[in-house]
Amino acid sequence: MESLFDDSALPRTGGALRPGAWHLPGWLDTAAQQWIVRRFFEWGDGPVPPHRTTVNGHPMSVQSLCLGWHWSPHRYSKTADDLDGQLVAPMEQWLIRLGKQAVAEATGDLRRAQDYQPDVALVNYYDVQATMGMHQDAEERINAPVVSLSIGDSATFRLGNTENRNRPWQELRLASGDLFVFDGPSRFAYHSVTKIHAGTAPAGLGLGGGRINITLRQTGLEEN
Ligand SMILES: O=C(O)CCC(=O)C(=O)O
Ligand SMILES: [Fe+2]
Repeated sequence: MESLFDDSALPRTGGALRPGAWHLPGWLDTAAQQWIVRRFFEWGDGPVPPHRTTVNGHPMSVQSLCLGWHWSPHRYSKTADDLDGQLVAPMEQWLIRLGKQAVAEATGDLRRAQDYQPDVALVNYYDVQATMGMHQDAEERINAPVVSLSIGDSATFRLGNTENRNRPWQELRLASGDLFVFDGPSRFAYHSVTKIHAGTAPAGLGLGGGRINITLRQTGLEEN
């Protein structure tokens, strides 16, 4: 434990937490994590730089960038209309392959993995102060899986119910390399990140501090 009464004893489960919610600790090996950190810095030089999205008049504490579609609260668009108006960078093929592999390995449902065609990557960077409030990922038009990858410092992740922001919820640690998949009856579960644990990233990732989270989603939207 990092210190007495902290939450480092939270479960690092493995497998299904409940129907449709899958946690595979250490799914990405170190080389894959380093690769993603390098891509992350390249994306940062792209057309729409990392930004704090304003939600209900308040800037989020995470910095986000998108590939494929630009996310702003309650909608996806091809241009960053709430920022610089630039065309969003394209989705990358290796992320689509990785997403399919994630769905296959988490759910064991190869048909579901084959059909999965994520067309957006929402990339969030958490500094050690950042958090994300309870929300559903509900801007997508279809209930394809959401694949979540974590890299860097570990986070306390709260997985709630599908009805509202309140209890019941369960908490777990998402550490560097972990895969989390929301699917089936958990696809629209509320969730949040309540804490980033500074200094918990493995050495040599090239990130410095903080945490990257990438969610791959299939919007169900037409390109044009
Ligand atoms: O950082 C995480 O683990 C979750 C991120 C998230 O919920 C989101 O981007 O919608
Ligand atoms: Fe989310």
